[in-house]
Amino acid sequence: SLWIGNQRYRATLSGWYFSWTELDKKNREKKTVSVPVAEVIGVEDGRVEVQPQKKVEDTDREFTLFYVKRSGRGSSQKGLWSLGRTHFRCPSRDLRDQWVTQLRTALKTHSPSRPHKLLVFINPFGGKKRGKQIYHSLVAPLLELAGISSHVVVTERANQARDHILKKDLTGFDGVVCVGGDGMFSELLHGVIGRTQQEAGLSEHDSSGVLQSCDLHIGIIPAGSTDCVCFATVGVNDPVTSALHIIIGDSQPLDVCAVHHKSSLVRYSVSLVGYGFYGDVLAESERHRWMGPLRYDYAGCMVYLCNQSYQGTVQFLRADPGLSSPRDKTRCLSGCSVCSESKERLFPLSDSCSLYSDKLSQYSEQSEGEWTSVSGRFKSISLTCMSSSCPKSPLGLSPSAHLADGTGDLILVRDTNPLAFLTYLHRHTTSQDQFDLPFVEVHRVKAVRFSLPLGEEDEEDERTEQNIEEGVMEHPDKPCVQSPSRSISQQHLAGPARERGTPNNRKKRDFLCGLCCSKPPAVSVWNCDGELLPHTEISCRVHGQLVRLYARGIEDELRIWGLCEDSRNCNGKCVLHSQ
Ligand SMILES: Nc1ncnc2c1ncn2[C@@H]1O[C@H](COP(=O)(O)OP(=O)(O)OP(=O)(O)O)[C@@H](O)[C@H]1O
Ligand SMILES: CCCCCCCCCCCCC/C=C/[C@@H](O)[C@H](CO)NC(C)=O
Ligand SMILES: [Ca+2]
Repeated sequence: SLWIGNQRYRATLSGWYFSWTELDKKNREKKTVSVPVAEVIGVEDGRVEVQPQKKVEDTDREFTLFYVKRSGRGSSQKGLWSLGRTHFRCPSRDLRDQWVTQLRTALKTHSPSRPHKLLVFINPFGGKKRGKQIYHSLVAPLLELAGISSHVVVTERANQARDHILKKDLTGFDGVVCVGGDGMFSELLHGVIGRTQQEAGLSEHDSSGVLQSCDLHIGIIPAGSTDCVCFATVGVNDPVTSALHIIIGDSQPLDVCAVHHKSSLVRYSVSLVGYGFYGDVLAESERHRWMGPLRYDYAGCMVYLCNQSYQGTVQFLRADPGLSSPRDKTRCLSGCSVCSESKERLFPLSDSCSLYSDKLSQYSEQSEGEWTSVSGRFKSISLTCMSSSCPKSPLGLSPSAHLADGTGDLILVRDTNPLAFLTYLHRHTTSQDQFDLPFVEVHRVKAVRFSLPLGEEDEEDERTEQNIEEGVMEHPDKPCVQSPSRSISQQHLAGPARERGTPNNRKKRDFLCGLCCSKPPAVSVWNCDGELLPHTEISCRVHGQLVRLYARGIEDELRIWGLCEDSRNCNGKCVLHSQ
């Protein structure tokens, strides 16, 4: 028996769960609360509070259990986790000590993948510039409670986190965590993938090469402008929820798209590689960084009004249509069977062989398949390895895309009238089928190539590079935040483009003036997870489950409101109807 206040409970710790059942005066069982041991955050002697600040009252018969608490059904914020706390009183000090010891032992046994030591990078300028405050007030106390040690680096420049991961000694760290937005996540992604390939002796520049999967986990504490990667892998943008996923050592594999230009790696993407509308929006928004997160809304309106479309040829390698489809109206949710089965397909012998040799055999044994080619004028071309859901678009650019199936969804939006395009954009924000429009097509793919029409190629690097440079034109009100677009893109400028690419030696032109007023531009620019790419002709290949996040995918089935309206059609396969 344990007591909570004056109420007696029967408590049991058996296997994977710690449960306590309320007993009435006649010993009849009433309500039971069960907490999976894997979701226990910590067990402390005495009556302990951590919020608003740590307070310990060391009473000798009490202990405090901290655990993951989910927001209840009907709550407006599905998927939100908070720290649950219950004070238990035992009949004696001896029994209290036994409970605490047993619970801590169970925790070690049932949660072997929890991190012990983390390397944390805080971008003090990301989003609303609250990164340091978010970390110190909301995250650090939870890590301390869970006994996780952390080394914190507050960044002083763009790419510091990436370079640190690439070059410094990381012995003892189980994972790296960023406090910031998608741009900070991208730094960690590039650092972790780059370092893993260096250590494996693999080149990142071979566009058909195999990459080594990364062991070092990545955690995201959302504190940026869009935080799309966090939203799409956790289901909410909330620092406490993300911190709790990190603490319990959740592990979500993630597909990564490698973008190459000729024979060099340009960037990696997990969310959006987008040309046309999304590229133009990013280029325009970069000029207005000083507006903060609002810059995307402003740029979206401006680019929409400009009504541009671009010519080109998209070639793609289809994924196996027997496995899944971007229009099957399912959602990739926590424990997704398509992703689990993909693991076996991507790493068939992973228990007995190294992951690297498994992937090698996969690539060498299977033929690539045939490339399909589509030419024409497009409003937008988007490749997304995941749904890319975010608060503005709760179901994302491709609602049925999977986080870890080794494929991406290619969405081609052909040139159309402004009203029809607005219908498409508006469907991003509702549950209406975005692909059920005559000018939109979607394909589940393994690889994509984009080329410009004959005669346009020569302009390519110069025009794109110009956009990038204009994208980082400084506004008088802008704080001294160095734009990532400048630093990263200039590093990747190849050959002659790099030589031309000094900021001061070329005329700066108003990007939107180019788009709307004078001769319409022949080429757009690629948006790669919120960074502008310095090349137009690119090739993309999806590397299945290349990295792992401290996350578990979206848990709450109610998030798919309205997506599946017909239980007979889905055969009970969608999460809504399988309940
Ligand atoms: N100390 C720093 N000074 C300037 N730039 C930095 C610093 N630390 C990180 N950065 C860069 O700032 C960029 C934007 O940061 P972050 O993603 O955290 O915020 P954000 O406002 O959400 O931006 P985005 O919209 O690009 O996601 C990142 O790409 C990162 O490279
Ligand atoms: C009539 C209403 C139109 C509203 C249109 C809303 C469209 C929202 C679509 C959001 C797509 C987000 C794709 C994700 C991109 C990220 O990878 C990237 C990095 O943060 N973000 C951006 C803005 O490029
Ligand atoms: Ca995928």
